[in-house]
Amino acid sequence: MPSLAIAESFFSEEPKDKKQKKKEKMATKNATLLENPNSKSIEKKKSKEKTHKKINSNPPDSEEEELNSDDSQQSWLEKKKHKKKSSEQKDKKKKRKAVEVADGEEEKSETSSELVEPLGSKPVAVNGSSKKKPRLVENTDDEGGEADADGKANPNAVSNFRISKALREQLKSKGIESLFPIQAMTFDTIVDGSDMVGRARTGQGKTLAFVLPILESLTNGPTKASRKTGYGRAPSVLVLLPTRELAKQVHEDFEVYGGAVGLTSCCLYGGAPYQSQEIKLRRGVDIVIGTPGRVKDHIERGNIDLTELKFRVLDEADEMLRMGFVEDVELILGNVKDASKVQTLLFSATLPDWVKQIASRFLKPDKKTADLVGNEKMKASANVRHIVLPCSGSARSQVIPDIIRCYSSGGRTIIFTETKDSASELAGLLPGARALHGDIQQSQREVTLSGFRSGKFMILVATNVAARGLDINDVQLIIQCEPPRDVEAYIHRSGRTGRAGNTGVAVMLYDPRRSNISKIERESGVKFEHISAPQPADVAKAAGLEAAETIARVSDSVIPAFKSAAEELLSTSGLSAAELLAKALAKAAGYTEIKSRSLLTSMENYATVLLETGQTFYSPSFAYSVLRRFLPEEKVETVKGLTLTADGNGAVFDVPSEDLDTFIAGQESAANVSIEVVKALPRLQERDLSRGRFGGGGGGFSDRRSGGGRFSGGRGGVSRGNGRFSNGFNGRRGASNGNKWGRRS
Ligand SMILES: Nc1ncnc2c1ncn2[C@@H]1O[C@H](COP(=O)(O)OP(=O)(O)OP(=O)(O)O)[C@@H](O)[C@H]1O
Repeated sequence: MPSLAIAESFFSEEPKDKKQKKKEKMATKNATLLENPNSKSIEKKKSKEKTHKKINSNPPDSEEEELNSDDSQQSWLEKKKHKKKSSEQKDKKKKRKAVEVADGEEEKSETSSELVEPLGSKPVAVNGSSKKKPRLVENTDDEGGEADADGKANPNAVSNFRISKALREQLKSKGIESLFPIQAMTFDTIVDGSDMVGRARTGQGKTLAFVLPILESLTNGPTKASRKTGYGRAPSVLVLLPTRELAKQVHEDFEVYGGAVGLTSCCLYGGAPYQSQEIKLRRGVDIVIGTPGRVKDHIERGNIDLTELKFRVLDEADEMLRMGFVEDVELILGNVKDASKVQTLLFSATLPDWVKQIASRFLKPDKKTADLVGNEKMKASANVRHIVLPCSGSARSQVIPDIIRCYSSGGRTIIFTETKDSASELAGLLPGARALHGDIQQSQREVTLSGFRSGKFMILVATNVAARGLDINDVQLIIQCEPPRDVEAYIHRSGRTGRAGNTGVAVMLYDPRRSNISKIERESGVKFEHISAPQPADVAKAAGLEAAETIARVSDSVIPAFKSAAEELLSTSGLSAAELLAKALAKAAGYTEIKSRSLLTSMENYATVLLETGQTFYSPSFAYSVLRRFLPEEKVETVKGLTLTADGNGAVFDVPSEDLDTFIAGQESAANVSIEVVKALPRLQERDLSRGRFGGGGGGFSDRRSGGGRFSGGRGGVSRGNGRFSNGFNGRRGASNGNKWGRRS
């Protein structure tokens, strides 16, 4: 598939003054742009990197048109002449059956979507000798192209784009001086009038990728002349998003940046009163942002006139369509009288095939596609450490606080549950946590989200309502209580951390007997790091260090009052001074005893054991029958989480610590039976849910394909390697500090 660069496009035909020529020279030199997802700080690094732009298109006989220098040199007016009335418009009455869901709710469809075949092949880097040159800013008030500390031109500097002074200043006030790759790649194309499909990984700035060119087009570009102004004006822009929270967030961006160039916006979402929304619409606004359900309601009430529309945007399009909004979206888009005069933009981090097909009904045949994910294996955020941890449902509430303690680096944590009930229940069990889901009243949802954003509380337990698009500062840790049903959900949930070039950690809990994580691993391109739950002793060590710091800060003035009691204790306890002090630290950290935690189900006061007989175990029932040979039934019933090992030579399971001796002693009365406590989990068979049986291959061992070392790998310092689980944690709070995964600076 062809894949062409666009950075070098759009060479202005206008005469150039000296300053402009200089800028062109600089930008041409570095006119290529390539996303570098591994960069610790894209913003800082990209000015130093030689990067490349690409734009992918489908084969020439597809609906998508290649973006090449010839067509890019056409002015937007010329292009308009060639626009045909989209044949898809004829089909607009063919409604797809949609699942009925409440506006903004996190319902799931039965559709099992596959990740889309990437829209283009590898990016084509355009070298400096290209004949094509970058289009440069036509600002009269700037000081020339931005340079980084080395004095090298930064092709993505905001001043290199047709961004007006007011908008540049607003960006600068937000700390944005250069565009992210997806923004740089799509800016000119959108300003020049093309329909656009944009895909980049989570947290890579897709929102501004449509906000900025839309605002520029409306205030200084092609749509300025025909845009309606004045009281009661019909909107020029309609942005549709799947959830209320996301709609509000994007609305805020339009308020901030649109406000800077004199454009007004309003946000329409369910659960909020109609009246205030109606008043704004009647007064006239330039930009309407909303969820499909409520926007449709306003259309049906005659409150929105879409005849003057210049842009329509489908953000997180796949989720919106998955949620069953197809009919609503079609009805809304079908209200545009002449679709050929409206630019349609579609953005998401994930674009399953079926969405592409639906999208082709909404976008023009000559739409452009900018795909920063493309054929790359890794579809999820590469700035995130992706971890999986075996844990039974009943152990979750015990394990999660320790995961937070070990991996949140003191930042915010979002925990995803599959159901609204479990979100509420878990939030009730975790101190300082709040729940967010669709059964919570809209006003409370807003209070909760703003409390989380402002740091009033640091743990949010949410359903998928928070999975998409939410951009919250300093979210360091994502915990998924079980594997989501589809890979897109994994990608978006884990993408709530590691945003805008920062790093983060995503921990997914799974039950080895029930979950299939291989499918998510395969389809997301993530290489999961396998760890076992932080052991209470590890967590206690971290707490002990904190307690020591606290004690060191206690004023010496307390010593006289406590010294005699301390001396008395030292002389009578039979413990050394260090041992006694350890006890005092434990108490200060809130510990009076330390319980063990099993490796398999993460339950307290359980131990994980391995049963072997020298024979192959073809099913869990064989393991149970072996146990019954030498144990009474009531002991066999205490077994938890029995799972076969990946090599089929044994079974692992948890037994209550108090029964451990019975199990170990029992084996002696049974021939050829071995039971031993394991210190690290062996590789386990995974259940292949799609086939309703164990194992993914002929022999039933889905782990066969994974190479050795798949289960190795804690980066935190205690990796046990050799194909077994580590606990990935080095015993310090914020264990990741100081390395790639440390708390962001
Ligand atoms: N050019 C830029 N320079 C610095 N920060 C930026 C830039 N563009 C966007 N950001 C910031 O990056 C963060 C992520 O942006 P945004 O929410 O648009 O990502 P996204 O790609 O839409 O992610 P998702 O797929 O999760 O919705 C935001 O905080 C935004 O303010």
